[in-house]
Amino acid sequence: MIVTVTLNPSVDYVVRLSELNIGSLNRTGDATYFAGGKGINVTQVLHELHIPSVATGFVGGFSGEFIKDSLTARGIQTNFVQIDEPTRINIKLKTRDETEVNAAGPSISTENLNALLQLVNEYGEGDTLVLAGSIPSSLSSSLYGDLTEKASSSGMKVVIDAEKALLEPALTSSLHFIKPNQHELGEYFGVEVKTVEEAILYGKKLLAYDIENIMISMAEKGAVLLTKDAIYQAQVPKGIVKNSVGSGDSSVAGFLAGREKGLSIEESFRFSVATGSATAFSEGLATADDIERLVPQVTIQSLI
Ligand SMILES: Nc1ncnc2c1ncn2[C@@H]1O[C@H](COP(=O)(O)OP(=O)(O)O)[C@@H](O)[C@H]1O
Ligand SMILES: O=P(O)(O)OC[C@H]1O[C@](O)(COP(=O)(O)O)[C@@H](O)[C@@H]1O
Repeated sequence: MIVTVTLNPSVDYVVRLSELNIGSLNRTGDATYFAGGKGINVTQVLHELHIPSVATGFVGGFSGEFIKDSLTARGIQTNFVQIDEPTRINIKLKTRDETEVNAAGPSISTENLNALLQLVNEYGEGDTLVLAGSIPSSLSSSLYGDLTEKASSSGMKVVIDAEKALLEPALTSSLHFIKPNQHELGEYFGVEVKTVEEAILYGKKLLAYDIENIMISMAEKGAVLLTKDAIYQAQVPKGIVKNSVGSGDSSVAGFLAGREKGLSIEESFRFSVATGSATAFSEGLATADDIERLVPQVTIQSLI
């Protein structure tokens, strides 16, 4: 079972407007709500691909109800800890550019946290734990480190998709997969990563830790996958980007789905890139048909 943990889920409010005038009244075109948050998106895409997954984390209030309802209506397995404050709403403004305003999120009590830890403790050998997204400020920023240590000592594979401050405490344990984008990789080393060559250079430095698969996504510039034995570079398919929110999460789901389906590392990487792009080219998250259509359009080059 793939267990995704979203400590800070969100309702993503995607608003389209021709231009944003700061300090004036703006009226929107289309506006849509999506159940979001990184782990929740991973579970949604895995469900679309018929890979068993359960979404856990904290949800509360009317926005939490929206998330639970929209997942359960589609038959997606959830096991959330109910909290008192409402789940956050993240604003995604689509003008010519994509501007995101991600809220800090609700406060989480010690009781809530213990309930979540207990729930995660029910999994072990053969299961995969996905820790993805921000951690609400009322919880320790070293929480992914603690969860990773416990999970990997109980035989679980651990996947992390989070910024440097949250990933770093987990680097003392072994990790199955991480997927920083080029900006997050740069942030890790206090540099700007602009080219594939730079992504490889800094990706190799992360291989010094016990990480099996490191994928660096670079949006339209492609992606790189590094393991102890191989480096692959992918070119993304061409298409019109409709809404790239969730495309990174879809890449994570795509890689895990590839491995669950028994694909090689290289083919799982191809599937991952196709899944990320299928989401970028859709209003919501990728569909299985769109992913399959894009797989042959992803070119992979082996660099060693
Ligand atoms: N403009 C684009 N064209 C094609 N694919 C894209 C585009 N933007 C994102 N993607 C797909 O989504 C994946 C993740 O996007 P990226 O922006 O790098 O990650 P994140 O969403 O985590 O910041 C990419 O590897 C690619 O497959
Ligand atoms: O927890 P964070 O870092 O604030 O990110 C949450 C946001 O990221 C998303 O999961 C999308 O992430 P990606 O675009 O990186 O795939 C949104 O659904 C959500 O609003």
